[in-house]
Amino acid sequence: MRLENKVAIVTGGAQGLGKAFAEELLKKGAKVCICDLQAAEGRKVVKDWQQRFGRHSSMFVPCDVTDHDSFQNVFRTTKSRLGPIDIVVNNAGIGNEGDGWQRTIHINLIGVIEGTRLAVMYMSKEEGGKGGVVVNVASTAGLTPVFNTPVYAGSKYGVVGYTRSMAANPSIHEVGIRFTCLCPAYTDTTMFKSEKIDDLKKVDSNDPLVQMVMKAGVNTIEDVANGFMQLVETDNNNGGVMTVTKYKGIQYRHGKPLTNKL
Ligand SMILES: NC(=O)C1=CN([C@@H]2O[C@H](COP(=O)(O)OP(=O)(O)OC[C@H]3O[C@@H](n4cnc5c(N)ncnc54)[C@H](O)[C@@H]3O)[C@@H](O)[C@H]2O)C=CC1
Ligand SMILES: CC/C=C\C[C@H](O)/C=C/C=C\C=C\C=C\C(=O)[C@@H](O)C/C=C\CCC(=O)O
Repeated sequence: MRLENKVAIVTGGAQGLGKAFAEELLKKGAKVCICDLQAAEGRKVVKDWQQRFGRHSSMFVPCDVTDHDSFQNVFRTTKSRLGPIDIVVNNAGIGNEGDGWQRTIHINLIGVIEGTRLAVMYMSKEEGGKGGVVVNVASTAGLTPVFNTPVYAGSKYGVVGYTRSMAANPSIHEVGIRFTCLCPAYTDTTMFKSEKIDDLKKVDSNDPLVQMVMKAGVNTIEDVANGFMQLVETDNNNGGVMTVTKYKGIQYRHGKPLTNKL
């Protein structure tokens, strides 16, 4: 997919991976709407992009992906201000396992399903759209068991299964949308830092969590953004599940993607 003048929505785009994905799309000439719970941060980021990439390059819409009306408003506003939508990146996510663990499922899984359904509504050729690509951000925790975050891992296994099932639609050529899944291992963002692995390492380097993180390695944001751009720009990867790990780099899992070029 050529990205010049394409229109993208990135959820959870005020910081971390979502911000980096949006910025890579802008560098290639796409127009981007980021949405996020963090309105002040989101507006600040977009102000900077408008200075660097042009006044009409980007926009921010406040949104909670668990709130249908607020999420639908993002699609409606993006279409009216930037044009028909080509790319949807369902990236917003949290890692909470404690009280309120249900919110992890709401944001990480139901929010992704909601965003994918809205993408189909706005982008499907069957609905008068132009087709395009959906990138659902899961994690390697959606492919391998993670003992300390079972709810998070469950939500991410759900994202992988849901995305692959959407991609397996026998009428995918009529829909014209590629459904893809990005599965990074640990990545150096606020979410990962909140795990305080370095502190734990100082206390007990044999701690099973420390061991798991050391085995998986820690990606830079740039490592993951490189994988993301490959996933978006490659046309024949419907159903593709891409892992990005520090030691093995960018790889497709689950064998070959499900469908050739749409
Ligand atoms: N950092 C890591 O180690 C990894 C992260 N991931 C996934 O990547 C995605 C992005 O994570 P990071 O950038 O690391 O996290 P982050 O915490 O830096 O950024 C997440 C963003 O999502 C926003 N957000 C959270 N709940 C929201 C909601 N209900 N509605 C709208 N926006 C909401 C936050 O305000 C924040 O701006 C997540 O889905 C995460 O699970 C996957 C693998 C590894
Ligand atoms: C909870 C907040 C912290 C971080 C978020 C992040 O998404 C969590 C990741 C959790 C576990 C990551 C484990 C990573 C494991 C590896 O990278 C490799 O050992 C295995 C990689 C892929 C396994 C799937 C496969 O075999 O194809």
